[in-house]
Amino acid sequence: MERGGGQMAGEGRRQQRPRILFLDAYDSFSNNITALLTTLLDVDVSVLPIDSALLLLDNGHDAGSSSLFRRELSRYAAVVCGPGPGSPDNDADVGLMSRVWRLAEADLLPVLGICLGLQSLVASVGGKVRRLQRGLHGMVRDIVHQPLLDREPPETTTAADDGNIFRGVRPFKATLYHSLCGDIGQHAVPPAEWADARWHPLPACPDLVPLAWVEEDRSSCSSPERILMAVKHHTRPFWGLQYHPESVCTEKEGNRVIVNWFREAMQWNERRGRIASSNADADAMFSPFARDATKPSLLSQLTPGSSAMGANAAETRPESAAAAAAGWWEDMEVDPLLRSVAVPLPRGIQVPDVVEALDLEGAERIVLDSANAAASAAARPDVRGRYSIIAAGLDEALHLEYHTGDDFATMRVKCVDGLPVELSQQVPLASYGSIWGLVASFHEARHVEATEPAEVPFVGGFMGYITYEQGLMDIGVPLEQPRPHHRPDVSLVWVTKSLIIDHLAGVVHIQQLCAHNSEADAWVEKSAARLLSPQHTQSARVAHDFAAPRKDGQHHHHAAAAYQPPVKMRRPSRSTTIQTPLTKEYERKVELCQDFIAAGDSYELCLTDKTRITRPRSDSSTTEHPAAPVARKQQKQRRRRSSLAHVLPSSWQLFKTLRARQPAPFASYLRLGAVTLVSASPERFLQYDREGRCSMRPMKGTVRKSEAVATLAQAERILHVPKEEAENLMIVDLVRHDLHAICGAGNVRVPHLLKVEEYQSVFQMITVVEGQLPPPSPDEEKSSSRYTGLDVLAASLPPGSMTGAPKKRSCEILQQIEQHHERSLYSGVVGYMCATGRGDWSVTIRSLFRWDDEDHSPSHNTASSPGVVADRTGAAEGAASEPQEVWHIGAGGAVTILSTREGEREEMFTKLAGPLRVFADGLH
Ligand SMILES: C=C(O[C@@H]1C=C(C(=O)O)C=C[C@H]1O)C(=O)O
Ligand SMILES: NC(=O)CC[C@H](N)C(=O)O
Repeated sequence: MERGGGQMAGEGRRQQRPRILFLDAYDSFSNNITALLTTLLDVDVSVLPIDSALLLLDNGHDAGSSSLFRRELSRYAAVVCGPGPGSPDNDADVGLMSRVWRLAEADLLPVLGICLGLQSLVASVGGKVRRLQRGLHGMVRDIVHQPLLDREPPETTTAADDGNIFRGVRPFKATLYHSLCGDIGQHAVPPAEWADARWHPLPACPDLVPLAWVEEDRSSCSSPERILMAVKHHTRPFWGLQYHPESVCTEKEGNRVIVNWFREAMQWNERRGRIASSNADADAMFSPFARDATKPSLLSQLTPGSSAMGANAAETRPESAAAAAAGWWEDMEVDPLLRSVAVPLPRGIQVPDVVEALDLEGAERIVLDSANAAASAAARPDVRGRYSIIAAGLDEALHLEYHTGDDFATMRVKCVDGLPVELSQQVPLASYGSIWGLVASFHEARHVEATEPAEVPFVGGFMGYITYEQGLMDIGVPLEQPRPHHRPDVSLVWVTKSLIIDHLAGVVHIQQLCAHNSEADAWVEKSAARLLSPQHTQSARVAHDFAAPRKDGQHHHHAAAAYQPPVKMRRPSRSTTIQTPLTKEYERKVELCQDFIAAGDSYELCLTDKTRITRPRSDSSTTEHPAAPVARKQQKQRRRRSSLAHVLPSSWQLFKTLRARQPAPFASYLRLGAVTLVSASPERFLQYDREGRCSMRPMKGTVRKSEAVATLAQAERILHVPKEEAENLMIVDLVRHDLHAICGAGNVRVPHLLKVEEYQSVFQMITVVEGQLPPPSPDEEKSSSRYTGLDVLAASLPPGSMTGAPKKRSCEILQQIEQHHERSLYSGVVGYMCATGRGDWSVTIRSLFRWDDEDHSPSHNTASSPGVVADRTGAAEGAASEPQEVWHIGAGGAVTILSTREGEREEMFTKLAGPLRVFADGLH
């Protein structure tokens, strides 16, 4: 595969592979199309956004033939106009596409329009683009094309058959993603004439020859809707396909249409004597406007103009970067040694027990918890996590924080050798390209060659979270300014002391990455001893019993899952205020989503809403950890003073309750900087291993467990229906696109499609999409410009399962509907990237979080707000002066054209119920 601007000349007049220009309308399937073209046609593909700077530069009157664009097009053998949100009736939605159809005769070249591309072609020749009776997104249909052609030898075909790219293609099914369709007057044809008339130009649009149709039965009409699926231009070398040839569910037979198209395109060029300049002249391959179909690696962007970057990035970084970045943190933890011991996991001990037994000091805590690993025999192995990871020594660890949009990141350390210091430095990002360039370069300089057994997923490295808003900025969706805070959107800690609990093997690995020049502080041995000491394991066990689910937990679980406002849940505590989304308002938002979908602006929107819980502050303080000895003393003192705080569970207790009630493979507890997160996420976002294998597990399609849906077989019957499968399929194709951006053509596959899995309170449909990072090219081998899992992470945020498709436009629409409320940690990711190159990130859902800076005194409460379940009268009586803390829970679901208001509302409340219930049931 060719990468990084294409192979270079120097080989004289060597013929290049043909090059296709892909006009990208910001769809979430674009990279799947460029990958399909690349693998199928043996071509190179360059990508030009429809709103390229070319548009601004070329504002001549006859825009279609203005010189820069003509010159750009002259480089390519052919053009593909891609799919995208919106409509050809809106200039900005199609941009450069509409100019292609208007090219002067002398500048013509072969073009294939796909979906929006086809619609743009139809509009350009006088056809109409109108709404379908109902949009078809992720729907798989038979593509009906002219039946006799495959039996006719080419020499007997008529002139009208010229350029029929369906010739010789057997019937096949293809995926549709559209709300709009081309109208060339097909509904004016009387049924009796339709069978023959459908293959000829219709009076309303004489320039187009229809090549394929879908006839969709509509309950509201007696006759089916005739949906144009493919066309060719009568005289010009233009073709269009309405279906998506690149979808994972489009049958392979459909590939022959693309092959046929390209053959026709090349024949057309030949007849015309047209030679694409990139084909003859290597210089012409370098367009100032178009880019490669894959993104350059983060590491390669650190060194513009230089390809040699040694293993130690700090040494070989170019002057400017080194100068800008020079700081005390540069040498920290470089070139580490790994020390590690393994001890058996004491029987009956759970992850929180281990955390408590260690008596970790400091205010911060990170626990990535495969909470369903040990417990449930009911959990099937495929949804059972194997490892839990506990970070230690966070006080002394290096923190990297970034508030999205800033041109600097902050490195800070709170403690050195047990003494509090406030070391902090702002690192300008200009020479790193972005925050991800800095993270990649930092990580690369601390790379650890993997010598440990494969059973250890993490030996040390970054752990932390990334917000949804960081993801938005990464895809070019601006946030409403000014933001009301300066919280970190990326918060990563370089963890050097950690424990890995291998639940399968029953082993705890206690490990430390030691700087070469520093003395080991015997932390590993001390921790091992502590863990094995009977005293600690005993007390841990007692602590655990305290938090264990009640015997009747199961029963209550169901009751809570069925909970929907305005039915009141068991009163949480008189001092706790819960403000859930309003039923009617949420349903109105569902309808708003569907309006956007019907207009062609989105195919699926993951709508979410927020629940706000206000209660007296429960964690001992904002800076001390509840488990730390000092903090405990403070807490006792405070309790003496306080009337209510002692009945409220701390965030750590909330976590223990949630993990017991809703054991999930990606549970986590984070107390990092000013944020606290308690999560029971069931969804993996992205995992990558040291060999560059990446795996994503988008989840879409949720059904609540109930008496009626209690078994996997029952859930499968409910989830294997067109609506749910379509919902999942859309995200699968989107995730393939995200992976293709880094892994490149031919390196992405879907080993498991639409699989139903069982969790504690819900069934979920998931798909596994895998990608392989491209191996370093020979000249990259020695340098540090290779791809890593971080490239995929940075290119794939925010998680597609939380946005809908196409991602960018959907996020813009959601911002509007969700009234620019920040989702914050919810819809972001939590996870780690090990110094050996491995990583695992989960989607932050089914979780609660709070920010210290939202603590306030009760007078600031919004007592009269709608949706308040437990009102504040109690609080006013008992705790008028208690400082309050604010928790947030996000919940939602994917809205499609087939969604019902009630269904979506119920799904949102189902997902909300679990995390919300800890405030009621977590009381001890
Ligand atoms: C939006 C949430 O979940 C997401 C939406 C899902 C769906 O629409 O079926 C399933 C899993 C998540 O990707 C949530 O939990 O709040
Ligand atoms: N996938 C697409 O290109 C969709 C085109 C257009 N926005 C529609 O919804 O019909």
